[in-house]
Amino acid sequence: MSRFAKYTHLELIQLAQKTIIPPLSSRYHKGQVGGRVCVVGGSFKFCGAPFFAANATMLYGSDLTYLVCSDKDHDLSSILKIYSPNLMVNPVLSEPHLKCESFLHNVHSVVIGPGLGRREDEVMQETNDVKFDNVIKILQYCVENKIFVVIDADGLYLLSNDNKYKSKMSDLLKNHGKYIALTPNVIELKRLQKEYPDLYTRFPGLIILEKGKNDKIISTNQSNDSTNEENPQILENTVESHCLKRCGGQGDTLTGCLATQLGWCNILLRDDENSSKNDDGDDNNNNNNNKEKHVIWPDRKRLENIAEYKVLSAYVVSTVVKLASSKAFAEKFRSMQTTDLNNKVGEAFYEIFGDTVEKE
Ligand SMILES: NC(=O)C1=CN([C@@H]2O[C@H](COP(=O)(O)OP(=O)(O)OC[C@H]3O[C@@H](n4cnc5c(N)ncnc54)[C@H](OP(=O)(O)O)[C@@H]3O)[C@@H](O)[C@H]2O)[C@@H](O)CC1
Ligand SMILES: Nc1ncnc2c1ncn2[C@@H]1O[C@H](COP(=O)(O)OP(=O)(O)OP(=O)(O)O)[C@@H](O)[C@H]1O
Repeated sequence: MSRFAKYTHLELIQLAQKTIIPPLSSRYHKGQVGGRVCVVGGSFKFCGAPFFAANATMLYGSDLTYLVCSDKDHDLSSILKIYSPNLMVNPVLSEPHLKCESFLHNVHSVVIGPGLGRREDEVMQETNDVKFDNVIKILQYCVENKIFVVIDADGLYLLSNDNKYKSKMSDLLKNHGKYIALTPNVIELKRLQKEYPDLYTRFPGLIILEKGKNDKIISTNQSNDSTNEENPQILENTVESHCLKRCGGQGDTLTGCLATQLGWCNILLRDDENSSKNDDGDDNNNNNNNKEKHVIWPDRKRLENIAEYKVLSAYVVSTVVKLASSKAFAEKFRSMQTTDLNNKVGEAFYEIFGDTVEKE
C-alpha cells in the first residue's frame, strides 16, 4: 500500500495543490513553469492518437508542445499541422542521423507511443526501422537527461512484443525507471505481464498507471535493497466516472495530461536541485547571490522522493480525466467523442483546483 493510500481523496487533492500544481504568475516566462512537452507518435494508420495526446498536454496546461513524427508516414505531418496551429509538428522521426539534442534539450517531459504503429504493420520496412531506432534513441536521451517519459500504446508494444527492441527498452527501464511512467490499458498490461511476470518489481523507480474503471497506480521501490518498504505500492483512484462511452482516444488524453503534470514536477525538482547547488556555492564562496535560489514557487511543500511526485501526478491526472469524461458524456451521451473529452479537460481542472493564480 502506498503512504498515499491512507489519505482521503480530498487530502490527496489538497496535497497536490500544495506540492505539484505550480500557481499561474506573471513572474514566469513562456515554457518556464507551464512546461515544454514533446509527443512522439503517429503512423500512416493513426493520426488521431498523437493529436489527442499532444492536444491534451496543452489543454492541461503546457506552454509549448512539440509533436515528433515521421515524414515517411504519408501525409501525417501535414495533417497534424492542420489539426492544430497550437502544436509544433516536427517530422524528423525517420531521419537516419537524428540529433535528439536539437529538439529535446529544453523539454521537461516526453510521451512515446500514441498511434506510433508497429513494425510488422508498416509498409516500408527499411525506413521503418530507422523510425523505431530513433524512438529508442529518444527514450535513451530522455532518461539520461532526466526528462520524464510516459510510455503508452505502441510504445508499450515495443517493450512487450517487439523482438528487436524489447530488451534494449527493458534495459533502459531497469536502469532509469525513476524517470518513466507506463500507462497500459487492460490488454497492454496483459502483454507486459506475459513478457515480464515480475513487472511490478523488475524496474526500480517505475510507476505504472493501469487504466480501467478504477485507475490503479503501481510504484516500484527505487532501490532493490530497500527492504523496509512494501514493494510494489498501490494507490487506486476510486472516484466514480459517470462516462459510459468508451471512445478510442480517452487513454491518449490521459497520457497527454500526465506528461504535462510530470513536466511540472520536473521543473519543480530541477529548481530544488539548482537552489541546493547554489546553497553550496554560497557556503563555499561566501557569495550572497540569491538570483537562482528557488526561482519557482518558493513556498511550496516538498514530497519525499521522485516516486511520490509521479504517483501523486498520476492520481491527479486520473481524477481530472474522469471528471472531464463525465462532463463530456453528460452533454453528448452516445455521440461523445474524444474531442469532446479533450475540450472538458480545462473545465475539470478548474473545478478541482480553481484558478490556481498566485496570491500576491
Ligand atoms: N483515433 C486514433 O487514431 C486512435 C488510435 N489509437 C491507436 O491505435 C493503436 C492500437 O491501439 P489499440 O488499443 O486499438 O490496440 P491493441 O492494444 O492491440 O488493443 C486492441 C484489442 O484489445 C482489446 N481491448 C482494448 N481495450 C480493452 C479493454 N479495456 N478491455 C478488454 N479488451 C480490450 C480489444 O479486443 P476485442 O474487443 O476485439 O476483444 C481490441 O481489439 C495505438 O497506437 C493507439 O494509440 C487509439 O489510441 C484509439 C484512437
Ligand atoms: N470500464 C471503465 N469504466 C469507466 N471508465 C473507464 C473504464 N475503462 C476505462 N475508463 C477510463 O478511460 C480512461 C482510458 O482508458 P482506456 O482503457 O480507454 O485506455 P486506452 O485503451 O489506452 O485508450 P485509447 O483508446 O486512447 O488507446 C481510463 O483512464 C479511465 O479513466
